[in-house]
Amino acid sequence: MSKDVKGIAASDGIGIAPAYLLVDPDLSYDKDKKISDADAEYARVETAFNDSIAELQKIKENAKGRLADEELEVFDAHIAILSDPEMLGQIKDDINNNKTSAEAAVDKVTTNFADMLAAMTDNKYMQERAADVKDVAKRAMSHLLGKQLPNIAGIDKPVVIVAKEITPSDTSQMDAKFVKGIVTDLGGRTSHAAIMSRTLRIPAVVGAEDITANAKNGQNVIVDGLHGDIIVDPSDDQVKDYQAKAEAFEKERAEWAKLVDAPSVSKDDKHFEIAANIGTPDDVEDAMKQGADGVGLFRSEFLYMGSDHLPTEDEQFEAYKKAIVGMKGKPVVVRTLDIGGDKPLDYLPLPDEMNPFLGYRAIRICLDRPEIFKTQLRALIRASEFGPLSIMFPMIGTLAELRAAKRIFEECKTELQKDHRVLGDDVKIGMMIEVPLAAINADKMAEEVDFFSIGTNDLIQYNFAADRGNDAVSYLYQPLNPAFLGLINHVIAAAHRHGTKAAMCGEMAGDELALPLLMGMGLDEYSMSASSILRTRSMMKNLDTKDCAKLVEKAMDLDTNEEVANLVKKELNLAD
Ligand SMILES: C=C(OP(=O)(O)O)C(=O)O
Ligand SMILES: [Mg+2]
Repeated sequence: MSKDVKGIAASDGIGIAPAYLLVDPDLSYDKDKKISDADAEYARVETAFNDSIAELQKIKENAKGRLADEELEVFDAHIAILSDPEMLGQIKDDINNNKTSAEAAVDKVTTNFADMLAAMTDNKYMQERAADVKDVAKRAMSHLLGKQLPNIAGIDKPVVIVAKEITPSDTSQMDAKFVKGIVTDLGGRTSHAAIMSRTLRIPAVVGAEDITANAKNGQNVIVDGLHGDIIVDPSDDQVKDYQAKAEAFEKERAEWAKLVDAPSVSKDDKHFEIAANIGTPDDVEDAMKQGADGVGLFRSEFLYMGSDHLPTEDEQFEAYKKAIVGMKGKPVVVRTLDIGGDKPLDYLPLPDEMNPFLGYRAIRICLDRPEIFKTQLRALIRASEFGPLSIMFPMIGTLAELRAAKRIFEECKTELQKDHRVLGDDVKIGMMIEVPLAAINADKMAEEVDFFSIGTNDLIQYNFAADRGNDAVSYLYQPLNPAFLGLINHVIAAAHRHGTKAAMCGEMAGDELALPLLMGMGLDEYSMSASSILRTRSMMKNLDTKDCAKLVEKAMDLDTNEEVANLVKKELNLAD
């Protein structure tokens, strides 16, 4: 019997494939069992260890080309632990002397090893190896118990990933060729897992509450990332129906693809810019393929999250240069480090906080730790030699913060000029509008920057006081709420009163129901996941800005998000 589950549509497209549960299996065993044949029992350990080594070698082979060398080295470290004679000797002794089962001996000896390493507080490197030993023990135990551990990097057949939640490191190991869909218990449309699945163009439904309890490994799953629907164990008719829908969607995509070199213009010939949000310089290739007019948001924190140390000035310089050169003269906006909240850095411990989203994050860290900020700004200013670059500060709330950030930028520029470095002569400075106070104060803010970029993911989270990653409050993600539209309209109008460009790089910029309203308000630039660019350009050319402006007036007179959504759907002739 098929089972329908509703979640939040997070990444366009339809995927159909067997479920791959990213959930650890039950590795419990009978602790009291005594064995009689110690040699046979130790042979089980040897087989389990050898199978684990073979599995790790296969995973490493599959991950080559997708993971960095240092990430691949982790597999070698795990193989080395599995071949450690000291550890194997202790396991053998335990089985021989105490007649314990292979499971109990492996559990006991590996736990002792891990505890010993974890106790080496004066040697951080050895301490960190404790986690490796635990990981290896889990793999060996799974082989002893005949259970399979999930392993994203080893996937080599079409699957739909079913998980509680997906971390950015999970997505970095995924091969989009095989992952046909992602469904998760947790998360909202603007959680970073959702954003990453759009970047990888994998259909996704998040916030599907108990999907991990509803799907079994290998069961067929349909993921409809357009409507937020999941069907577990569908009937043949349902599979046929969705295969047809998937084909229709692909046809539509092929139509949009014809606009790859077209300008982003409205029906009445008003020009706009549709740009891409990227996380690494490698994403530039896809942005160009999707016809982006530029990069409107380079989330530079992903550079930091993908490294095991604070990236040096030269490492960052190379990354920014690569992005700028790759965009071939089209503008690139790099946002300075935005860590904290749901984006931690292992090697930069941040204080435990009751409310991390309201705490020590983004520009607040950069102003407090100018040495980190300056390294990034110097790299950026140096990279500006290679093409049009804009620098944008995240999470600015007050004029004092903005001025402090700009002062540090000027200091870096002066220092580099003194060193006679070749620099670009026109680096533009902008700020994100994602803190409510900055939006309210947009007139004064606009006087001090070249552009705004409205970060609706956080601006909605902070205005509605609703955690963006918590599906229990995801009903408060209301970009079309008339009160919120009023705030957006105010920010855009304030920018234009001061000759400042108004951009948007939150998910609302790629929302098809928001598009006519934002065009009606005169938003200049729409920055979104590369996968949404061509659909947006195609819609844009059928919209007249004068009609859009009238639509904004009508929307502002309404009371709820839903009423506005219905109004826009009617205007666009979209079905409910
Ligand atoms: C674009 C935004 O930034 P991020 O999603 O990276 O927080 C935003 O808050 O809208
Ligand atoms: Mg943000």
